[in-house]
Amino acid sequence: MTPVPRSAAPARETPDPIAPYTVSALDRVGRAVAELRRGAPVVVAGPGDAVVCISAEGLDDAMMGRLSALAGSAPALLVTARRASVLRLAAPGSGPVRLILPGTPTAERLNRLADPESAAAMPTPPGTTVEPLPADSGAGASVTLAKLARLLPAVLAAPCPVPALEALDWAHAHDLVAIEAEAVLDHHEAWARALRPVGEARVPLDGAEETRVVAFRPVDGGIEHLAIVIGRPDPDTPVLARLHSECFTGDLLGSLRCDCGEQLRGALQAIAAEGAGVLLYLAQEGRGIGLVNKLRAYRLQDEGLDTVDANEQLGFDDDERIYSPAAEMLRHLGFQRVRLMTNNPRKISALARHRIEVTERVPHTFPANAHNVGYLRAKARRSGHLF
Ligand SMILES: Nc1nc2c(ncn2[C@@H]2O[C@H](COP(=O)(O)OP(=O)(O)OP(=O)(O)O)[C@@H](O)[C@H]2O)c(=O)[nH]1
Ligand SMILES: [Zn+2]
Repeated sequence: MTPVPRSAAPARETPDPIAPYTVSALDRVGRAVAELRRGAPVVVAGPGDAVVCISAEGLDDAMMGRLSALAGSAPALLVTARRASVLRLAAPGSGPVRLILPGTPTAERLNRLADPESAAAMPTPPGTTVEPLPADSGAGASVTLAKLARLLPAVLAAPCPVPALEALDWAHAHDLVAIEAEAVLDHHEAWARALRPVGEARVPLDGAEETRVVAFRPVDGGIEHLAIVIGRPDPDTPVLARLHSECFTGDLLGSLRCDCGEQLRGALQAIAAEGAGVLLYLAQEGRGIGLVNKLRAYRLQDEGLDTVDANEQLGFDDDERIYSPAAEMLRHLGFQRVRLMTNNPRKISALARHRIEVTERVPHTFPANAHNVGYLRAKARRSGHLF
């Protein structure tokens, strides 16, 4: 089981037809994500520690009992420092932390600490402390794995009952999926490097008949990103481009809570009016926290939090998106320079970091409505959007 080297590109090599089937680190992260999502234990091994963990979502006493029996010790709740701060436990930054509670906490108590929808009903027990965890430790990376799984960033974890170096063998002997912390931390970037076009078709749009859609799939079979190319953009001049993050509620249902639907259709219209350009439809729903967590964030916003505080209450950063897949797709399509339709300065700096030059920012605003006016104001005030 060799971890993917940080500089490897692409992650999967041409298979040797007579070599036995090997599972790459990328594939193993995919397996670990699937296990965590179905409530199964996963082993995450760092250089000096290894934990066996389950998602804290829907935790009950039976799950907790099974984990204790498997690991041979009492598990602890691992969350992000953001979540710990919300619980009024001083923790710097936004990285992973272990909560140390007095006595023997019940599954219900832990679940309420992990899940903001119930935290208010049961305050943090006095005497609770936090221990920051290195992001690249087994324990720390297990919280990142929960984020990759688009679950709440909270796991119940116990140390593996063997030294870290033997953890992968221990997992194998117990029929558990195991993953190295390094592979979890590298996952986003390895994923972007390993994107490849897998399907393409002409899709005439109303108002933009010369349109094609190109689908890009990560090699682990993860969710596809789409490029919508209108006309024939000239790769030698900066192409009019929009990076659009998926928004099921806004794009498909026409939700008035955000501006996504108008931004999506508006961008396609603007590109069509100019004759050529590209819209990347990026599978990073809810600023990268996933649809289910976005719905949870909406509920918190209905109780008075703004869009940034709601994310943080759930334990996430205000924006969990990465743009290396977008840069990779642009390069694949032959575009190195873009005129970017956005109000979000982070998109511009992220593309520059990934060697795509943004020659111009094209403002992309639409009139507010009664339901999204607070959201748009929060984006300007808290996240630096330029309106
Ligand atoms: N977590 C969270 N995500 C939201 C909320 N409202 C909308 N979103 C998501 O925010 C993202 C908005 O994407 P974009 O419009 O591409 O990005 P942006 O940061 O607004 O930047 P520009 O539109 O380019 O200025 C989508 O993934 C939506 O699903 C919210 O209240 N909470
Ligand atoms: Zn939206």
